[in-house]
Amino acid sequence: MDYLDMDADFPYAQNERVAEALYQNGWVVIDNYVPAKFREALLKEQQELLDKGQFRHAGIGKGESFAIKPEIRSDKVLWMDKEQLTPLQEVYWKMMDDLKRKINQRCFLGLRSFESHFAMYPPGSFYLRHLDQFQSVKYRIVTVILYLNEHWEEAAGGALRMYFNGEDGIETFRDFYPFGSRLVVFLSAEMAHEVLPTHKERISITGWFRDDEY
Ligand SMILES: O=C(O)CCC(=O)C(=O)O
Ligand SMILES: [Fe+2]
Repeated sequence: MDYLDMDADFPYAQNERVAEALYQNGWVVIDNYVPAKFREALLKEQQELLDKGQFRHAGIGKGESFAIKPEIRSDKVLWMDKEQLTPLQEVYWKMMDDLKRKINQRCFLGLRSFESHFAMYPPGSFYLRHLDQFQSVKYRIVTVILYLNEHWEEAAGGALRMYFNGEDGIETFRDFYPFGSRLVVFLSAEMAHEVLPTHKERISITGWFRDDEY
């Protein structure tokens, strides 16, 4: 796997900065987080799994409150199995493990485990405004999203809209487009966000650092 030939520090070297920004602001966006070759390999793997029909309609909530509600969220997902990661997923998992350690060192959030799924938003799909931490079970502490599309034009929509509370009580928002290799990290209980309707297939990996073992 030649993406492993990249600078051995990459992207581990960035993780301390990511943790610092999360500590300061509760969120951070990093462009070019992973090398292009690694992003391409992940995209290819996801495309193959999609072609095999392994993605399912995503739901909302957990346990008894779990429901598939396409009027709220219309993406399709495939959960990674931490016991059966592919070699590529293994590399991603290791990166996230390092990030978890750096976040714990800086932010004292007591992160213990990681869960993650591939996501595909078909044209016309979206995810309405929400928080990632479930109301019933609160183990999701930090959200991490890595975008995989090769190209993204703003005209294709599909931005991640993040909402901020201004000091004057007035809410503002910022839109971030899903440019390939861009990483977004934020506090799952605090950052309200939504995925605006996309006009083309939008591909990503979403993960959550949890404060429990599963
Ligand atoms: O893909 C994104 O930009 C956000 C996805 C999201 O909000 C979620 O899966 O909870
Ligand atoms: Fe979310």
